[in-house]
Amino acid sequence: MKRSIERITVVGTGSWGTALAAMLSREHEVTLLCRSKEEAEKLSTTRRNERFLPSIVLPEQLYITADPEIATSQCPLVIMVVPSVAMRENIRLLSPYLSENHIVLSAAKGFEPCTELRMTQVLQAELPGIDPKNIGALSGPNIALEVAEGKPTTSVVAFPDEQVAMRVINALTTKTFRIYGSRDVVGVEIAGALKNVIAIGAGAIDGLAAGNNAKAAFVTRGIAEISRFGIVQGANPLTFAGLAGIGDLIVTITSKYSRNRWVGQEFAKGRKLADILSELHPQVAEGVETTRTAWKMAQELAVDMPIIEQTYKVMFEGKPVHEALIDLMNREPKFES
Ligand SMILES: NC(=O)C1=CN([C@@H]2O[C@H](COP(=O)(O)OP(=O)(O)OC[C@H]3O[C@@H](n4cnc5c(N)ncnc54)[C@H](O)[C@@H]3O)[C@@H](O)[C@H]2O)C=CC1
Ligand SMILES: O=C(CO)COP(=O)(O)O
Repeated sequence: MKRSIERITVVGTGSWGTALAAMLSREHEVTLLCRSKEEAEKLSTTRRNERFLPSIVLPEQLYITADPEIATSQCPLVIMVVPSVAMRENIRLLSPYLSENHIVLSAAKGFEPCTELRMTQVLQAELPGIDPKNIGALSGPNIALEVAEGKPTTSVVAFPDEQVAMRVINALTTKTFRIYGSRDVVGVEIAGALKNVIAIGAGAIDGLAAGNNAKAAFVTRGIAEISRFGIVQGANPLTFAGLAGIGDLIVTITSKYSRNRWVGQEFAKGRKLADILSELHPQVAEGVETTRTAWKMAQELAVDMPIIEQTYKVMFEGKPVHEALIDLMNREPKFES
């Protein structure tokens, strides 16, 4: 029987890393790893992350450092909470300090743009000394601010090995954070990445005031596309009906805090991508890059993904949102499945 995990390291000080570290540290021993000494000093002294989560006080017991060796030496569980595009550079910085006993969990929702790899695949490639059964993903309906405020939240932890998943579930569970296990790493990661694209489209539907019928249809057909995309890559179809799939879609298409949904709303006003992203900066909307990657992968895998295609055309080819909606409505009649 493996020992329980007594310390957790959270890597990344955007809104999700800060929220997870703050919430977990109320019941567990947690270290938050910052990118620079200056940032670590600022967060330690002010006990706030003014840039990404200004309303939350960081608990006194949360240990904050910029030293990767200190952050990982006594912490068997490392949670990587950085944008997907930065996952590889971040794990490269940490890899000299990680041993075969470490468990590494990705909390990012996206693909690596140039390689089309999922985050656990990036981690495996950069951590050859760690058994792949100790590399997993966390995903679910998890708006950072609500998590940090201690509002009731559920999530999914996926590892190839059930025992590892159970150890991580026990390490991360709190009174307000209930976690379910999964062995479907592929499905959980694909669900988390692709739901952001659907949320952008749903935001555009909100922006057009096209109605709730349209939004319900978009989301339901969106999950059908995500399922097709996942199944050809070996995912369990049931994962897409669970918290990491439909659960995360529901929160992302309804929350006023979702950055992806906001991006879609702004497209409906006729704004350009560069303009929208510069207003969002320094925050990220992962769905933008995921749209590009998913549309490329859909063609390579020969998966029918009309919603992803139209979202791509709006985002990267300047197609007006209302025209994309008309084209979706006027496709050939077909059976639902
Ligand atoms: N914010 C949320 O509610 C949730 C976010 N996620 C996922 O978590 C990942 C991180 O997103 P957020 O924390 O929301 O980002 P964010 O949009 O709050 O912040 C992104 C910024 O974090 C900064 N950053 C801080 N530490 C960094 C590091 N070590 N490496 C690179 N950049 C660093 C960069 O300036 C970057 O622009 C994304 O994949 C996102 O989809 C997942 C669940 C919930
Ligand atoms: O992943 C999220 C909720 O589960 C956060 O969504 P946004 O990145 O759109 O804010």
